[in-house]
Parts: sequence; C-alpha cells; structure tokens
Amino acid sequence: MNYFTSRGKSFLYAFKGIKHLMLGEPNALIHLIAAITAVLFGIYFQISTNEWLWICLAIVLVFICEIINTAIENLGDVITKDYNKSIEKAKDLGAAATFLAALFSIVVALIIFLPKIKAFFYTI
Ligand SMILES: Nc1ncnc2c1ncn2[C@@H]1O[C@H](COP(=O)(O)OP(=O)(O)OP(=O)(O)O)[C@@H](O)[C@H]1O
Repeated sequence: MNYFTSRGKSFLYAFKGIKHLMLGEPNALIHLIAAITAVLFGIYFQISTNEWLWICLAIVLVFICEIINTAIENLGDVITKDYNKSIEKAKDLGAAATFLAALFSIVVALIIFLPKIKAFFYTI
C-alpha cells in the first residue's frame, strides 16, 4: 500500500469513528446541539477571535473526551460484561474526563456569553 493510499484510509477510519459516535452515542447529539448553539450565539454577539478560540477549544475538548470515553466503554464491553473492578475504574475515569470537559465548556460559555446576554437585556 503506498503512502497516499494508507493516509487516505486513516482519514476514512477517522470519519467512520465520527459516524459511530454520532449514530451510537445519544450524548454526542447533546454535545452537537450545544456546540451549534454556542456557534450561533458567537455569530450573533460577534465575539472576538480570542473568544472564538476558547469556544473552539471547549467544543473540541468535549468531543475528544466523548470519543475516548466511548472507545474505553466499547473495549471494556468486549473484555467482559460481568462485573470487573478494573473495567469499572476505566469506565468511571472515561466518564470523569467527559464530565470535566463539559464543565469546562459551560464555564467558558458563561464567561463569554453571560455579560453579553446581560447587556442585551439591559438595552432592550
Ligand atoms: N463490566 C463492568 N464491571 C464493573 N462496572 C461496570 C462494568 N460496565 C459498566 N460498569 C459501571 O457502569 C458505569 C456505566 O457503564 P456503561 O458502559 O453502561 O456506560 P454508559 O452508561 O453507556 O455511559 P455513557 O452514558 O457515558 O455512554 C461505568 O462507569 C461503571 O461504573
């Protein structure tokens, strides 16, 4: 397999991963709706380049954590469906990563949008 074919296949596998996430994980839909809402707010309030960077970081971080969490869950389920202390710990750690990323994105959204939303209501 030449270099370009193998690189092309890597992209294909990555897109397959995104498809597994969007079709198989209900949480991913919630993240997507939250991301679209943040982008629409960003456009409406004409946020600065720096603010866009924080919003992008928050969105990407949540998706990366959800993807890794889903991968851990899938691997854990293949190893055993029976109770296993290590699988419990691994899955809980994956869930904790997603939770922290979601918390971070909420804090970022509040810091950026709350003052703008307040100003919006004071001017109408
Ligand atoms: N094989 C196992 N052994 C021990 N505990 C487990 C096992 N599988 C799941 N758990 C526990 O149940 C929790 C939920 O695991 P599960 O695989 O059902 O994730 P989920 O509910 O689909 O999570 P998410 O909502 O993030 O997709 C884990 O965090 C872990 O505490």
